[in-house]
Amino acid sequence: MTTPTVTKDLVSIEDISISFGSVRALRNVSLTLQPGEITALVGDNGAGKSTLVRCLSGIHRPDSGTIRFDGEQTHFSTPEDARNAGIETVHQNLALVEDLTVWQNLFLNREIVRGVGPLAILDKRAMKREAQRMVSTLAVNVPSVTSTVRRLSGGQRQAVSICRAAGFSSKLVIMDEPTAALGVQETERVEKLILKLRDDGHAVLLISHNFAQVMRLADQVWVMRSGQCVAGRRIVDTTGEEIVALITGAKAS
Ligand SMILES: Nc1ncnc2c1ncn2[C@@H]1O[C@H](COP(=O)(O)OP(=O)(O)OP(=O)(O)O)[C@@H](O)[C@H]1O
Repeated sequence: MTTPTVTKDLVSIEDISISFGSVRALRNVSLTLQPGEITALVGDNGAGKSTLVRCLSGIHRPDSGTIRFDGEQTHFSTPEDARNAGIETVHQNLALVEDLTVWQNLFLNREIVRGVGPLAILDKRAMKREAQRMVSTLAVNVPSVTSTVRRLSGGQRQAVSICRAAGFSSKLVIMDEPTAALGVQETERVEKLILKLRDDGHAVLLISHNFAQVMRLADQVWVMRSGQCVAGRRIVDTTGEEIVALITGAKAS
């Protein structure tokens, strides 16, 4: 297996395996992710991509192997553990609440409260102000932080989800097919946002079946096949054709 040249690893997954009954979903998977880089994770349906992401985001605990995050060996027991460490996941269903506003969605389960005498009350003004700052920092194209999510387009919703994942001191943002449901222009906008996250120093893990997108955005790519990580490449050293051949097994790593 060819290993991409690495600088400093934010994530180092070593030899992890996990089975569900008789299905070996991951077999001795090792890979690394770097800050300030977009890493694509590709593979056919059932290759193990989602399972790997679930191990990284605290949903599954591997049967064996280790995950080091930001220099420390980690054992995330819950998604909250992973989140507290700085790992955010933008799921395909986006997990936004339609009837809440942009700022309310950005602060869902992370509300800012202030004390008034013995009471703790929601500090709406602080949350709106901070939401505005988050949206402006990433140049997210929404009409206003007080717009309800129901009124937003698919691309704007995706942008709000990415904005939420990028805030709150996250270091790694995992995205599962972020543009699968979007048209050409909205895809372009969301891709710009992903590049901005990278330029701001986040590590981005991008699951995508869109090879053109992988070639456009990613700095490195890891290829999964049948529960194994069969190859890693710097994007400048590979082609879309080679990646397809690695995915199907037409080319050995
Ligand atoms: N909770 C589970 N219980 C049983 N089997 C599972 C479970 N999760 C995943 N698997 C199996 O593990 C293997 C890897 O699945 P996984 O969803 O990780 O693949 P994937 O690469 O994400 O596929 P896709 O691109 O279709 O989402 C598959 O054989 C799948 O059926």
